[in-house]
Formats: sequence, C-alpha cells, structure tokens
Amino acid sequence: MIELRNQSTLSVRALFALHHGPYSLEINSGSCVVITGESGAGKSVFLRMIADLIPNAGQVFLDGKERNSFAPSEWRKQVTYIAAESGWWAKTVKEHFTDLEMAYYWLPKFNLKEELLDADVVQLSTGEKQRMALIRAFSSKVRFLLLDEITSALDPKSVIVVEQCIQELQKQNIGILLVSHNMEQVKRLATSHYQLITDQLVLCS
Ligand SMILES: Nc1ncnc2c1ncn2[C@@H]1O[C@H](COP(=O)(O)OP(=O)(O)OP(=O)(O)O)[C@@H](O)[C@H]1O
Repeated sequence: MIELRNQSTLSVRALFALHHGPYSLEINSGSCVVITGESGAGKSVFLRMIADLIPNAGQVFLDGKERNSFAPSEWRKQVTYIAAESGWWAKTVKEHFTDLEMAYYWLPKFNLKEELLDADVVQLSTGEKQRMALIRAFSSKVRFLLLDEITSALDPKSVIVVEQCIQELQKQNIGILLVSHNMEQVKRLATSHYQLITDQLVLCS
C-alpha cells in the first residue's frame, strides 16, 4: 500500500508549449487542485507539460529540485500523468502491474474484483479499465498525480468510489492535480479551483 509521505511541493514556473501558457502554479502534498475550462483550452496540454510528455519551456521543481535533474522515467514515477483513456499494451491486465501487492490493496477500494487481474484487457469495461489504470499508476514513489478527466467514463456510483480513493491518497500526502468538467466533483474535491481561460490560470476558490 502507499505509505504516508513527507510534505512536498510541486512548483510550476512559466511553463509553455504548443502556444499555451506561460502557466505558474504551486501544489502541496495532500491537496487537490482542480482545473476546469472549456474544451480545447489547453488543460491536457498543461498536465502533459508538467509530466514532460510533450516538449515544453519553463521550469518545474519537486521540493526545490529542478525537473531537469531527474531522469525522465524517474520524474514520471514521482509526478505521474493519467489520461482519460488509458493505454494498454499486453494481453492480460496483470502483465501491466509491477507491484501486485499494491494492486491487491487497492482493488477492493476501487470496487474491483481480484479476478480481473487475470482477465484479458479487452474483457474489461471502460470504467473498469479506467479504475485499473489508476491503480497501475500507484507506485511506492508517486508524489503527485496529474489526473486528466479520469472519471468521465464512469457511472455516478463509480465516480464516488474513485473520489474516495483520491481523498485517501491525499490523506497519505499524495498531491493531486485534477482536470474535470464536473462542477459537483469540483465542489466535492477541490482544495483550490482554477479556471483555464485564454491561457491564464484564474483562481476561483
Ligand atoms: N500534440 C499536440 N500538437 C499540436 N496541438 C495539440 C497537441 N495536443 C493538443 N493540441 C491542441 O492544443 C489545444 C488544447 O488541447 P487540450 O487537449 O489541452 O484541451 P483541453 O482543454 O484538455 O480540452 P478537453 O476539455 O476537450 O479535453 C487543442 O486545440 C489541441 O488541438
């Protein structure tokens, strides 16, 4: 399971890519910063810049240590992006997990049966795949999760289950940056809420 982490801070300074930005933002461990904004505003681009998944200019620091001083794979283990549509490359679900102990801990919390680990990926529903992709990202190293509309394909009950898991991660001092179009979700989860409007992050609450 994920253990209680030390306090940490993710600092984004003047990040810019694909004509979006510059954006600056600070996220503390244990908080849930939510970003809303119109379709095409650049919310996914912003998250993908932080994870260094697209070429970008600017700086990102984890506890004062600049992103450039981490190997890219090491950075993404600690600052992990999860897309709305997860990618799967092997036949069975289990093959995608490096830490099965972690998987067995989180499966019941996500309302998922252990047998699903042995299933082929194609057998999973969209909602099951999305929840599995979240669990897959929980490694012992993760400090910040960048969650991109991760509940968009889920039924209302599963949305609440995933939100409860996000809150448990916060209690364990994981920091969350969440993109959402669901204003009820914003009310339930946000410790702070920004709207992305014409390349500016505007603090709403
Ligand atoms: N790799 C890329 N190369 C060029 N343009 C891109 C790339 N990725 C995204 N864009 C463009 O950047 C803009 C912002 O896209 P982005 O996916 O960040 O929007 P979004 O705010 O997340 O929208 P939605 O709410 O619909 O998911 C869009 O016009 C998109 O076409």
